[in-house]
Amino acid sequence: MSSVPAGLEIRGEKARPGQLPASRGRGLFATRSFAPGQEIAVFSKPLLVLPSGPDAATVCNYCLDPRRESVKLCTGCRVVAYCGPACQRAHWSRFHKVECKALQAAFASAAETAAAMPGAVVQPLPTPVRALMLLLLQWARSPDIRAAVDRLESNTHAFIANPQLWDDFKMQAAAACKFCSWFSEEQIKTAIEALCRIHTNAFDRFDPDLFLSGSFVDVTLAMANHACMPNAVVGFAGQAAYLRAQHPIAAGDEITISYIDWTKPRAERQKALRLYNFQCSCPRCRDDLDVYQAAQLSPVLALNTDWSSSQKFFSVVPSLDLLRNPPVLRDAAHNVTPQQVEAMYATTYELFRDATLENGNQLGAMRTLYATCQPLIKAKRWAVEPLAQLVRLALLYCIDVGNYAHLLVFASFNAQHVDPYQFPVPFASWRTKGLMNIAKAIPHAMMLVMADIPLPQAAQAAREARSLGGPRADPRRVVDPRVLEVLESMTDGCLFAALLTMIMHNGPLGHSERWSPLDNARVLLAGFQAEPQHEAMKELIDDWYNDPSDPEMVEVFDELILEPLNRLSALAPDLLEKLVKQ
Ligand SMILES: C[S@@+](CC[C@H](N)C(=O)[O-])C[C@H]1O[C@@H](n2cnc3c(N)ncnc32)[C@H](O)[C@@H]1O
Repeated sequence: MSSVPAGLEIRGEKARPGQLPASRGRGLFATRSFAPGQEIAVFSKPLLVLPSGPDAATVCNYCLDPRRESVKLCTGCRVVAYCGPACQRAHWSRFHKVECKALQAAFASAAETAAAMPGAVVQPLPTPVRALMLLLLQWARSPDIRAAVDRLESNTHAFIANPQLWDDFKMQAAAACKFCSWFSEEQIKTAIEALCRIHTNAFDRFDPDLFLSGSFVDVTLAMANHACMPNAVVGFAGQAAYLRAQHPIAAGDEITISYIDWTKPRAERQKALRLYNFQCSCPRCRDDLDVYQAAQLSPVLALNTDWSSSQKFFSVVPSLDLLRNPPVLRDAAHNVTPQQVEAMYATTYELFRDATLENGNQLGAMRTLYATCQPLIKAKRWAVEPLAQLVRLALLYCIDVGNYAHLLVFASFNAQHVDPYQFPVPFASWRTKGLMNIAKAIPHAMMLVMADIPLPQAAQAAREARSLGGPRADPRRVVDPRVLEVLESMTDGCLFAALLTMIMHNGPLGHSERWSPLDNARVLLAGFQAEPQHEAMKELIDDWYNDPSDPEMVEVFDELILEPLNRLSALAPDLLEKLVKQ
């Protein structure tokens, strides 16, 4: 279990149920200053860390690295998997020795239930049930753990007020108790309380590629309160969580994180926060600011051009004026009210939860979003949800159908017109991921452009061939001639190398070697640089990285990086319209 790391302290008193005026209870405070991007603390001995229920049998339960494809089930319980003996041993001594037998019993019971129903499959243990079992089984061995859990906020009174949720909790607690041999009424009551504590304090753990993958509870990190424009962010790698400053933090400042997706409209954020039993009164909620307005308040926008600090952060929107004063905010004719945005979000809400989206049903969802979001499209507020989701769906659609040239268009648009306003901090993981989408699309898109077609006729012939015969006859893969023109004219190697360089230097400090997008960037860049014909480009990008404010290098960046991205991005709205109307 973690102690309070250096540089942090917990202040305040635990809130009492029904306390008036409402109290936010304890909070996490900085005892020294932290610069944006700096790691504040690592939490490597959490109370709980586990993959989500369905992933327990397919992802290594110790390193939780989704890239490990070959995993083997524990021969004892046959419920949890490991990528190798080292992870299995480490997990055994850290967690699994207390849960293996109980999981075995849970698996046998699920198998029995499935066998009684023709065609049924064995259901994985739900994440909260396994989390609760792990907690109860650890208690039996350590009074310290029980005392630490008891100190956590439970919000029990608020959960009780929601009968449907409370019934779910009772069922989950009963299931966990059964496999932990906790049978008395008192024990079940204690288990429900513990479950409330898990729900109030657990983080949805995202894997390095930003997919949801399990739960994480640390008793110190759990003291961090929420804000919709937080000054810190939590990332995960393996068994650990990393707290990183997003804004400048001074000694004595409260450290805040966001419990929810802060890009949503206020009504949706407030709905998501109801589970935590408080009404957020942060400046963004108070004044109902959209993502563009919130970005204006961000103290880190300047990082995009300020390379004087010890760590340089790069952006594909380096113009501070564009960020501080985006043209969309000046367009009074197309003003969209927060109420309109909330109505659009509510109308399309189901789309985001629809699992079938991942199975190639993006086009239907995109058409709905396109129709619903017309006021936002007219106002060019692409970073406002749910419109931003449309851009990401277009991107996914292009991956699905293999149109990498159009993928490059949507990825560039997303990185320039969506991400920087949703995530003003240039080193935000989503921003890094967005740059990676462009970098990965480049070589695939360039394969569509023959290396030796200097003549306009040859280019024309190539275009025709692409839209007529062979595998490219699929209309979904036909490349718009305007996109081809940009691809044919750009220095793709420089763009590729510059993006990978940005990714590597914007990545989370402290655990970058464990963060797969950075790892991928490193491997791709090394491969590129190893080619003798790339020597000159390598030198140019190194020179730019070393002195990005040198006027000559600013020009290099403008011409070789920004210009092609700007030209590709400019085509996105039109391509999107064609896509949904096809
Ligand atoms: C993970 S705990 C954070 C630590 C908590 N303050 C404590 O004393 O244990 C989450 C709970 O803290 C409180 N909380 C967090 N952020 C808050 C905020 N911005 N305003 C009011 N209460 C907040 C809510 O009670 C919430 O359920």
